[in-house]
Amino acid sequence: MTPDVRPLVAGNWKMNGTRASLDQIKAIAEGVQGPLSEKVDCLICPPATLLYVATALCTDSPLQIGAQDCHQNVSGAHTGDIAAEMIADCFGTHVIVGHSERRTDHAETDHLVRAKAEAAYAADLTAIICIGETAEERKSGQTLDILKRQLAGSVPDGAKAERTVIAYEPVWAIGTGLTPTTADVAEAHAFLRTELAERFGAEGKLMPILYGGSVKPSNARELMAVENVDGALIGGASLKAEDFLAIYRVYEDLTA
Ligand SMILES: O=C[C@H](O)COP(=O)(O)O
Repeated sequence: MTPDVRPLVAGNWKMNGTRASLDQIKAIAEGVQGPLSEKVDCLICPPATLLYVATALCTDSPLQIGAQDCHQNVSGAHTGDIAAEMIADCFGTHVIVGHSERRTDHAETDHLVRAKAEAAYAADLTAIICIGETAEERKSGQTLDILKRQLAGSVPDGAKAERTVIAYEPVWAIGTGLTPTTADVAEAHAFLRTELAERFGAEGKLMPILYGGSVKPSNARELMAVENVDGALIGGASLKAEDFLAIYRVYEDLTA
């Protein structure tokens, strides 16, 4: 954890979930109620088809709802895309940009990710900006260079801590059950914190840096206890309320 940074436990449902899955959102919305929600933020990013109905389920809950991507433009002829303003219009609060699956499947560049983050800010959304190295890049010792380049390219100038979350997701750890050692996580997060502080000053010291990649109830405590890890971006384990809430609750100890 980082002093003065409020942790965020976020779930990314990716291309999973139909109306039947709304029961899980309801259960999470109920499960996060209580004193812990005064110290730790909690977010689920379902597919866009569930965004509006999901926010309606959370009106009496601290659970926030976000989207998984947005277009960089405000509106226009972009079949199949959604604008940041549309997410805000559904009462969404966050949008993930630059996830490695978007970078790979849709050839998204740092430049485009930065434009999407700017679109998020313009709609008063918080941008969760994802970065991370591939297995080859780690093996060849390039991890920190890649993180430096992606961070510099993807985070807009003038980014504010209030509206910016960084998610460090080693690509090789996503959905594989593999995780970096806590020493490797500590190294990456400390590096990112230094880079953010150098570029953004006080704001950079306050931007939450999440870890993502095979976070589960069984490893969450160890990973979330690492210095400069301010929460998690969780894929598979966010689909089941029970698992997601078990990860959220590791903060009962960590914030005690
Ligand atoms: O956005 C979430 C990450 O890609 C992590 O996914 P995972 O928890 O299934 O490994």
